[in-house]
Amino acid sequence: MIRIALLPEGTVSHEAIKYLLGDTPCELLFYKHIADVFQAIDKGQADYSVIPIENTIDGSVSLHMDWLVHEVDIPMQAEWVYPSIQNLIGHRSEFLGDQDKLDLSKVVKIMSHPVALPQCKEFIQTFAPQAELESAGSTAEAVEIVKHNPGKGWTALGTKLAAAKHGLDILASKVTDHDNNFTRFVLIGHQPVKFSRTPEGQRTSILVTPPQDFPGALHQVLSAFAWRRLNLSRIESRPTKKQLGNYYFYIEVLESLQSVLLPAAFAEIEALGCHVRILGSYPSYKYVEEAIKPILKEH
Ligand SMILES: O=C(O)C(=O)C[C@]1(C(=O)O)C=C[C@@H](O)C=C1
Repeated sequence: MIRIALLPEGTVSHEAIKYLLGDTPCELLFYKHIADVFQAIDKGQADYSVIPIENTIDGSVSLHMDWLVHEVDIPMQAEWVYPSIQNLIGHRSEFLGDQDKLDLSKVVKIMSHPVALPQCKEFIQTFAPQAELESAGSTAEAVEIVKHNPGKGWTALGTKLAAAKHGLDILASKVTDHDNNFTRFVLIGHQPVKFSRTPEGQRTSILVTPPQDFPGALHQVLSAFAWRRLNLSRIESRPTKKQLGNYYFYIEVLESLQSVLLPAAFAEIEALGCHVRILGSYPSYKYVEEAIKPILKEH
């Protein structure tokens, strides 16, 4: 049975992998910190790790992208998106006002993952502007901390799954500012893996590092894809961390490495003096709204 490392039970990552797996049997291994999720494969504890890499509202999860690039050398084997549905969670009895109505002005603190807090900015500003905001290692860790600190007016932004696991109340449901709040996940591991879901297509992720002082570098790199009519779904520049002002480009191409066109484009980019590192060529799984309903209903 495959072993998959991920953030704690009740996180969005947990819901997301359940969605991708469908009925594929596997052993889920939960880790408190994303660093441990990344390292589980190298330590021989897991075969795959679930990594959130991008959010509709907050953009790239830079910390995770940097880990993928600088700390580990494990290819991406699958990609999929899953909605991040956050809820305000706490001990309901602490927030009751007149006639036992919920009074969110009593909220002292709101804890969550640093990517989840900005997803609910408008909700917080409207209903609990007085609340202190605090980051946690995951949405589920925030819920657990709230559980262990009753009577302080603390709340967390997290999933219904986490609220149910820790026996806490949903004070307000679906509090993300936009309904189309999705997170893009990748599954990293050393072997390709197949799921019963139908892949939407194939993607290849690369890192291109241009040589120093290369005028028009990005333009020339992009033209290698453009004239071959290769579609790009993402491009981002990140510091190489070696010298101020030095960047590499993270590029996602909507094409498999097996195609004739892609290796030719990479050869052209390398001929320019750029270094090309392949991060993975993998199936991208379609988001099917109907398929998440049973997962959300479980709790
Ligand atoms: O904390 C969680 O629930 C996670 O799965 C992590 C994570 C992230 O790192 O982006 C995933 C999706 C949510 O939008 C917020 C946090």
